[in-house]
Amino acid sequence: MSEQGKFITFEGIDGAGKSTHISFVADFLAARGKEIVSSREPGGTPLGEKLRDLLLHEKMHLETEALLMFASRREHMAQVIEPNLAAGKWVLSDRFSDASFAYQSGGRGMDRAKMEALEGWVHPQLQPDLTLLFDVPLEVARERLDATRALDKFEREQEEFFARCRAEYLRRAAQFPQRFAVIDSTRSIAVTQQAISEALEKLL
Ligand SMILES: Nc1ncnc2c1ncn2[C@@H]1O[C@H](COP(=O)(O)OP(=O)(O)OP(=O)(O)O)[C@@H](O)[C@H]1O
Ligand SMILES: Cc1cn([C@H]2C[C@H](O)[C@@H](COP(=O)(O)O)O2)c(=O)[nH]c1=O
Repeated sequence: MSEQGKFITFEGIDGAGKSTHISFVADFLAARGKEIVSSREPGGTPLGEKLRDLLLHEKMHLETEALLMFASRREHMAQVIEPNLAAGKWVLSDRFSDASFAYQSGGRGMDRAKMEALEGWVHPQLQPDLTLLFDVPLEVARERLDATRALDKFEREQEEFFARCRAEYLRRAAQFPQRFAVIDSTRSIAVTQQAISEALEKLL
């Protein structure tokens, strides 16, 4: 039987730069002989991508939003995360449950105990082996976002919303220091990637 693969998640407020670094991580690990599967949340499966479209564009109650995020996650776990980890592959996910804590609890104010209940229901055993949290001040994230494309429902939120999301991410990082690496993403892409490499080396 092959050894279980590792699960790496990428987190940060919109525009922090996390998506930029996923292919770097995939190449870094592939060069060290790992088989890589890259995916994202919400999404990552045909059903999850339909839910993503709703989540990023429709207004809804904050608990509906949280439940749909976890519905997408449940499908993603069943179809992508668990089978690939079991087959020894390394799974890279652009966001996972820390994003629900940051956005639905931190940003929108959903009761954290309800979020913990959802997490405990949907993945009582599974946690990422490594969570790379790309951290930047709000104005840097906003500038990077504005430079890219049309903004979705979350990206159009106000500065105070993202301040709460960022604070919740940092709270989670402090709560689970063994799996979080907080990456100062204000620096150049090359310097940021050096910090990412150091976090990855610890997993190998
Ligand atoms: N360290 C960096 N220095 C300068 N620009 C960067 C850096 N990292 C990313 N960028 C640029 O910022 C923009 C946003 O990056 P990216 O799409 O990776 O952010 P993101 O956090 O994944 O956003 P989203 O969550 O909305 O997808 C891109 O144009 C990217 O090239
Ligand atoms: C998983 C997850 C995501 N979100 C939000 C965060 C982002 O604004 C979008 C996803 O877009 P990305 O640019 O591809 O990262 O969804 C959320 O609010 N809650 C979640 O659990």
